[in-house]
Amino acid sequence: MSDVIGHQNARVRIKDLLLRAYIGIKEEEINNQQDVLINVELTYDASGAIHRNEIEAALNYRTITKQIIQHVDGNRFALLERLTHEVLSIVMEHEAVQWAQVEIDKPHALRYAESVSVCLEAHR
Ligand SMILES: Nc1nc2c(c(=O)[nH]1)N=C([C@H](O)[C@H](O)COP(=O)(O)OP(=O)(O)OP(=O)(O)O)CN2
Repeated sequence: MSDVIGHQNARVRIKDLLLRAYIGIKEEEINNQQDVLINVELTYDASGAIHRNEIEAALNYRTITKQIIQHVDGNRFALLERLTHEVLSIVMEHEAVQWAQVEIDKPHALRYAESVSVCLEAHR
């Protein structure tokens, strides 16, 4: 197979990671978990992963997902901005990540809206 000429930056998307979280400022939210829907998008140089075809050469998206799950499970958050920032920080702790965007939805948090979300991004 011939090599395709071009950059080998990969765009990884973790889509609709549905977790239960203590998130919010109302008493009902402080006392009860609710759904949060997490979307992560990141880029990294995947040339090593492409050439070696081994997980050791890749940015392991399973590892990142498990870290996010553990963090959300083990903590309480008031604002959606703070939760989004902390998830983005977990992603950016991986040195290989060049750029990342995290969007977190609180479905049905607002009485008259389907959902509300906060989106943050970071780059090196
Ligand atoms: N910038 C932010 N604003 C708000 C956040 C937040 O995290 N960041 N969080 C909340 C509440 O926790 C919740 O998400 C919304 O509650 P509330 O304002 O009560 O929304 P309702 O539609 O249920 O309001 P009603 O007056 O009861 O209809 C708020 N803001």
